[in-house]
Amino acid sequence: MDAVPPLVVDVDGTLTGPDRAVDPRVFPILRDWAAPVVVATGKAFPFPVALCDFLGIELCVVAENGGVVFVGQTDALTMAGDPEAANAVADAYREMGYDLGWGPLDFANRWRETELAVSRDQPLEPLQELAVEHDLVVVDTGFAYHVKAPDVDKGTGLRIVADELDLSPEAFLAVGDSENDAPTFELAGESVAVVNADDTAKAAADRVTDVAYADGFLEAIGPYVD
Ligand SMILES: O=C(O)COP(=O)(O)O
Ligand SMILES: [Mg+2]
Repeated sequence: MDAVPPLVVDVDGTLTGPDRAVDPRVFPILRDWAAPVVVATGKAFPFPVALCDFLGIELCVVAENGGVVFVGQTDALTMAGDPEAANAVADAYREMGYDLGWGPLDFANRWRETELAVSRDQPLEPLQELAVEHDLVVVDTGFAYHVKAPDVDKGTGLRIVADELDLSPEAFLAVGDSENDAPTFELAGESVAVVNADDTAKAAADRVTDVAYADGFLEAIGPYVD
């Protein structure tokens, strides 16, 4: 078995099936991983925190595409991005008669602190125009449109985590499925896109798995488990 590297892993589309349900086969893998595990997601902070918490692993998360980073090993919490601009985009989008698309309770944005998530069934073009007006960008994860600061991403998050853990970003194995994972793929020493990944992620990765979703994750980490 190869030496186990620190792992930076995406959630939706990588640890899940297409239905966004986490595949239970990944639980023992993450729990027993013999090096630090960073859960890096576009979701708001409480989601990866809960995942780590219920798994019983150290809370080490990059949330909101790098907007919120927490390293439990050193208790470091870092916020980045432009929440005022993201809120202004949300207000303007609604004023134009559109909706964020998550219903009245909006659990996608309820705990979001640094960026905005819009359902992919809502119109993209006006959202993109508003993002440009507010010096933000739109990233499509395949699960949501994220309106975010251009200089904050999972890669800036990984740099913060690596720094806190006294590791080099190149020491990491990165696994993911979409354009929001490309920045970690560029930094990590080994990067793997699951086969359901979008073209940006596939192009940025060192290799692409044969199989999809959580099966792809299990294939990616195969060399490091018994
Ligand atoms: O929340 C999303 O849109 C995608 O989340 P992910 O980065 O875990 O795939
Ligand atoms: Mg994903």
